[in-house]
Amino acid sequence: MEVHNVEMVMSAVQPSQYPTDGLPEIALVGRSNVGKSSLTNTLINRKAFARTSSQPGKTQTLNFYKVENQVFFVDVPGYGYAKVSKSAREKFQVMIGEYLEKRQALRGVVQLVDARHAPSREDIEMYHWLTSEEMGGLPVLVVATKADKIARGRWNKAEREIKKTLQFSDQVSDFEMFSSETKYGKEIVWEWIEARMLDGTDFSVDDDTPETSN
Ligand SMILES: Nc1nc2c(ncn2[C@@H]2O[C@H](COP(=O)(O)OP(=O)(O)OP(=O)(O)O)[C@@H](O)[C@H]2O)c(=O)[nH]1
Ligand SMILES: [Mg+2]
Repeated sequence: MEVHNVEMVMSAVQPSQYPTDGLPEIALVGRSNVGKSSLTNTLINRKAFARTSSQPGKTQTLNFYKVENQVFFVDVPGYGYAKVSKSAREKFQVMIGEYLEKRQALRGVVQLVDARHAPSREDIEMYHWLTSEEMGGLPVLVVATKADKIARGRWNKAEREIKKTLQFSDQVSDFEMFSSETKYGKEIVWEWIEARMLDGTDFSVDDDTPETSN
């Protein structure tokens, strides 16, 4: 997609604050500092539209970015940030669960992992939750980012290792190497997102407040 127009529409911590435009939504999840905001900026051709930081845990709300008036990217707070208090972490979990399980407009999730390392326990838990029966077949794209930090000759090995650790299933998910630094993978990630946007399936597992449909 050629992107010309992006608005940071809103931050939400609860369903009453979600947008009501009826546009499809794609969520971005992953550990703090893995590169969610950077991936957003890469996809929308902006240097620093979504705040990036070397300081993990900066994003603490669901941030909805409206792209070309066609889709929302939803930047979800990074999990696994040790310095966030336990009660704050529990609040995040409720907020994230509420959104990922119940949001009717959600068409797919991009889960970011670090291409350099085996996925963490939290990455594995997140992947298994996203691809579990209870998510009702919600499409998941695993993106291994910061690929520029490993030599090209080691990409296949990295991919194999990540898939093995996640117990990755081709049936319920896709995989792509990515770099916000070199823009590698940008087109493929966009194609995946556009395919999800065209698919009108409602994957929510529970009723939420009625949404305006289009
Ligand atoms: N080399 C390289 N650095 C990256 C890449 N993606 C992100 N980074 C760097 O990693 C750091 C964290 O990136 P962010 O995009 O802020 O990460 P985030 O997942 O949004 O972090 P939180 O908002 O804290 O959850 C920044 O210093 C980025 O410049 C990449 O593909 N390659
Ligand atoms: Mg961020």
